[in-house]
Amino acid sequence: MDFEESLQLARSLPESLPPLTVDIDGTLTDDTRAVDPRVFPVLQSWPSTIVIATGKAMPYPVALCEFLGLETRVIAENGGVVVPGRERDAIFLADTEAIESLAAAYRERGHSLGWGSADLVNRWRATELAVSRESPLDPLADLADEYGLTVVDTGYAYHVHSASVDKGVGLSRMAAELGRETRDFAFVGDSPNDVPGFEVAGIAVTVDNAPDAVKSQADYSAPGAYGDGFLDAVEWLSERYR
Ligand SMILES: O=C(O)COP(=O)(O)O
Ligand SMILES: [Mg+2]
Repeated sequence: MDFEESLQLARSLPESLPPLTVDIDGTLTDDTRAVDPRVFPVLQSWPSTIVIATGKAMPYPVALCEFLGLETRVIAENGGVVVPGRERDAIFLADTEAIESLAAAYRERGHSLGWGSADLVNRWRATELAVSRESPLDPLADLADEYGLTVVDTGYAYHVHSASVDKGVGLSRMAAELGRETRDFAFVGDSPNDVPGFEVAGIAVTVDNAPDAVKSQADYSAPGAYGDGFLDAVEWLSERYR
């Protein structure tokens, strides 16, 4: 689908489409992690609520919403942070204490988080820690056990967060804040961190770059990978809800 065709798709979205929760990395991006511009008109024309649900820190999805002119509805840090609207307070569903202790202990054991000194990946995180997949997983997993935290490998980074949050928990809180049910939402994603979202959403769709274990949890696996897969997912949802 070229950009012109994505505009056509955006213009032909049925009004009956459900609220949409969509992941960023691997779902709205291409294989270089750049956001695929063909998804822009589709997101901007979506006839219902859009929620961006990501493992990234809050400023990234907030900026995506702002720059696209979407209402700021964001689940960040894999459910640790929920922003139900531009005028609404951010809700923090986990605290930083255990994460900070774990980060310090990981460094004390001689390991780096792997993002260089600026560490723009963690700089604005409030509830979880992201560690480069170039850094060793075993000591991270040991420390997570010790601190009672969960480690998720998204394929882009290791994310360590409270066992009490995930994208499903985030979506439950978001839905409650919006006066909706989680089953009202379609959820499109690509990675293990999306599966808890699939479990509470009404309909779950993966893109072709998703691992088989993730695809097997979805109602539909789009044939295309990355942004192509998201656009396929939108075509499929459009048929289903027309
Ligand atoms: O940054 C990651 O590791 C994953 O981010 P995503 O949840 O938007 O795919
Ligand atoms: Mg992803």
